[in-house]
Amino acid sequence: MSGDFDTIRDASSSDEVQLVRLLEEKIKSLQIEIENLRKELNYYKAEMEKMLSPPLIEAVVLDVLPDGRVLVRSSSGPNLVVNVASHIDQKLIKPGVSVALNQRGSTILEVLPQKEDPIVKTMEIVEKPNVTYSEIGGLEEQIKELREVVELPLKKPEIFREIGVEPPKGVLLYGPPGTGKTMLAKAVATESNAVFIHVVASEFAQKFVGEGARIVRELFEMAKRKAPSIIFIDEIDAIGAKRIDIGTSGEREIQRTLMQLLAELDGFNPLDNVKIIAATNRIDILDPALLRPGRFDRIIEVPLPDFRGRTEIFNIYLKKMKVEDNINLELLSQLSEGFSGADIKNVCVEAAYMAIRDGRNKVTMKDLVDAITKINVKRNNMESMKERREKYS
Ligand SMILES: Nc1ncnc2c1ncn2[C@@H]1O[C@H](COP(=O)(O)OP(=O)(O)OP(=O)(O)O)[C@@H](O)[C@H]1O
Repeated sequence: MSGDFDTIRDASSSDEVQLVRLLEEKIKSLQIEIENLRKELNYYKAEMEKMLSPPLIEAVVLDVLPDGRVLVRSSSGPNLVVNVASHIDQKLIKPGVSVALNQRGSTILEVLPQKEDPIVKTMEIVEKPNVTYSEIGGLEEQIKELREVVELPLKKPEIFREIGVEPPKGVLLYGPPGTGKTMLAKAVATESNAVFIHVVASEFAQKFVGEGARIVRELFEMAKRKAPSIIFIDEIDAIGAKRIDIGTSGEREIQRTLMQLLAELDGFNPLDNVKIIAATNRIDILDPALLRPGRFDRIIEVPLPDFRGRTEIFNIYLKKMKVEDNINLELLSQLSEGFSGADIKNVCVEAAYMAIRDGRNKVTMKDLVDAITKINVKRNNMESMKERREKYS
């Protein structure tokens, strides 16, 4: 009998152990569930907070002012002068950076992950250009004219005010590729202590569909802020060609960009310290509206260098290189008829490579003559490629 009791007791104690185990497991699974519910609760709380928090305003930094405040262009429209919240690292606030403003639009609360702003991407801004007139060969007349119509009004506008004439607002440089148009514009900026803002018109017409007119507007705003400044619009024909048919949306976009450019040109004072220089290889296709008085009303040809010009350009580049004594600049100039300044520079670089390949540290006349032949072959190949493309397009 006592054996039966023992069995019962043993059985009940083993049930108890089992029960305790079961309860422990239940507690554990409930704890996990509580933890999961807590996480879920936090998630919904955070979502609620996000939904209830006021929206921030996106803006792009345009400039940091000397007093530490920041000029931004807000996505809602106007340019604003705002403060920076103290938790933000001031070093991150630079022109072109996207930021979030508080709802009142008065303070930068966040620096946003960077996306590229077309306005910043399309421009090269050189605060202190360093090309001098002495580095340009064979363009004395062009330099003289640019000094009169761009440098002098930027440096001494009072002369023009006193005498009562208005200098041209815009200057158009035209001529074949590689003849020094960009160099000239940069040199005028250097010598006028002006900021050089370089834009390539074909880029903002093609890449930023729907943004061309905005970019032109902001280009002029930036130039005014950075004044004295020179805006250099390269390949102006990309937006300024006369159009017979403006049927497609791409054509309409280009037309809008051109209209904005004309409006900006018309809207500013010739004695403001902003000047515009444009360049083209195709003056023949430009819309005459661009060349009207008060717009690009000074037209300067930048042709291929003549014999004297080529001699000067060879001299400019060879002066900086180690060359043998018997270099005949006149002969080099004769042999390179039809070459642009860029071609001549290429000849000098190619000749230097020939010497390096030969293990010499001086460039010889033979290197230069051989380099002229090589560049000539390249030029002819390019020409025939261009002709073929034109024939079959
Ligand atoms: N007259 C020149 N004197 C000295 N260097 C020159 C001259 N012309 C061109 N070069 C050289 O060729 C390079 C290209 O010239 P640049 O870009 O100024 O030509 P461009 O006329 O603006 O050409 P593109 O029409 O193709 O834009 C210059 O950086 C310079 O090294």
